[in-house]
Amino acid sequence: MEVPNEHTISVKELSVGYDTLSVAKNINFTVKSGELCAIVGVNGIGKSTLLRTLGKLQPRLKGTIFIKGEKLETYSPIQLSRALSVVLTELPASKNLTVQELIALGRQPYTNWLGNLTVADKKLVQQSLDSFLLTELRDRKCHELSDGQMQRVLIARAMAQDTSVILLDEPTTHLDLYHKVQILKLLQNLAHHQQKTILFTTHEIDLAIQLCDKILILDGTENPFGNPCELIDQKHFERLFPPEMVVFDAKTGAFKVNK
Ligand SMILES: Nc1ncnc2c1ncn2[C@@H]1O[C@H](COP(=O)(O)OP(=O)(O)OP(=O)(O)O)[C@@H](O)[C@H]1O
Repeated sequence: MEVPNEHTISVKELSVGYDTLSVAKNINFTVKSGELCAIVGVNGIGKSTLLRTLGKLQPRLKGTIFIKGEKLETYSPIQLSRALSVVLTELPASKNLTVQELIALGRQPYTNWLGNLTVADKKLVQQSLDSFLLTELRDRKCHELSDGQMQRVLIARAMAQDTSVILLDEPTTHLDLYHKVQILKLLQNLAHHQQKTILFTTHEIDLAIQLCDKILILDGTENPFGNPCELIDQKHFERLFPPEMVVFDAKTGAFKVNK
């Protein structure tokens, strides 16, 4: 079997689900360093289940997951927390912390047991605050933030964790169009300029087509994967929803209501 390159997430013949319930199978893809990848598909198809499986938050049913060229199961918890960060939709229990304190928690895999931050740790926390436009909010309590601000804090914490791979479950839920685009552009910037490998689940297919390098379409059978143009050319988006309701316009790369 080909050993995938460093700094990638690579999946072969993966099946995900719960005990005896197989939710999605036949999943194959590789995302390289510096790429932003969306996981799309209809409600209940298994996007979050896949994301949690990639982050080792639940066991896989079958197949192999490579992170930076090593099998996921060979990572110890501390090694994994230095290689991969996960941003989930649930709000953290630590919402009473300030923005800066929550982001500093991203440095936990590297600090001593007292959690003391070095000069280098503090510099990374500052860079994360700056990159996600949070410097002015640094002393605000997290429970005082809007959904969009909180989402930026959670992603900034993942940036401070400084892992090669970042996984996010629906990072744009509850945001208006402007803030959806803002988050996705910040993620794109992080992937392209800091060579991160970023995968996120989303229902924002039109935006993913415009902003992502790769898309995995979970469709329950083939699960096509590729760059957006290839997937449009191969007519995979047309097959995503029943055409009597929603049609895909390949010229504009957007969905329209079938009136
Ligand atoms: N803890 C669980 N135990 C058993 N089944 C579960 C569990 N969590 C989710 N499922 C089931 O797994 C399937 C996939 O759910 P999942 O949340 O991964 O889908 P999704 O594509 O992320 O959906 P959505 O777009 O609605 O968020 C669903 O049928 C769901 O009911």
